Amino acid sequence: MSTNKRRIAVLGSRSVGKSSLIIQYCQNEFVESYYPTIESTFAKTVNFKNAEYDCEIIDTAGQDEFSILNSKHAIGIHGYVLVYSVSSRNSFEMIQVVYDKIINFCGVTDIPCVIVGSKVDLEKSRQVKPEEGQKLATDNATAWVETSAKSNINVAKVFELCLSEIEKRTPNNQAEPPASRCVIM
Ligand SMILES: Nc1nc2c(ncn2[C@@H]2O[C@H](COP(=O)(O)OP(=O)(O)OP(=O)(O)O)[C@@H](O)[C@H]2O)c(=O)[nH]1
Repeated sequence: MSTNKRRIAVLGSRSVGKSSLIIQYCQNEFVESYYPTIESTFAKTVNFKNAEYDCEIIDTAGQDEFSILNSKHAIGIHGYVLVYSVSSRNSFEMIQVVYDKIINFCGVTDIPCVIVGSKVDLEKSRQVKPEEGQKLATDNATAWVETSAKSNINVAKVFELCLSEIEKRTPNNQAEPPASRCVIM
């Protein structure tokens, strides 16, 4: 069985639960306290659809509308996980902003991407309906799922969907992500 390397970047507003999602996935634990991320990378080997994937998952600092996309989060990345919290309308609105920044930076019209509505255990403070998340994903031709890192709901699903979105667009196990079509002159 051959091993394929897949680099996945996780982006979204501050405090939506990006680190918690990755830590629950890679280390099977949930930490209640909040430590803002600067940047860290996690590794996990995943068996998915009869293939083995060496995943490198990049946890990024929270973005806002004024953040400039770090080129490290666009070059050499195979797939994206864009996270909002279902209890924050603001974080949901940031998804399209971040998605457009990636598309523009990479000079493409389509990227392998999963949009994730996190913290579904906070149902009482929900501000974003599932239908809205689903529609945003359909409009941008991405996958979508709601999760809870705290209650361990759909956490592995996020990364399986991401691998699946990558595979859909990767002809015959081509190992390298498509090069950016942006030329600096
Ligand atoms: N109730 C609930 N709280 C969560 C969940 N996931 C994360 N949190 C909490 O939300 C806060 C922020 O979580 P982080 O994982 O640090 O968020 P982040 O998106 O990595 O934050 P930045 O690094 O600032 O971008 C922490 O207090 C977590 O315990 C969840 O699924 N449910």
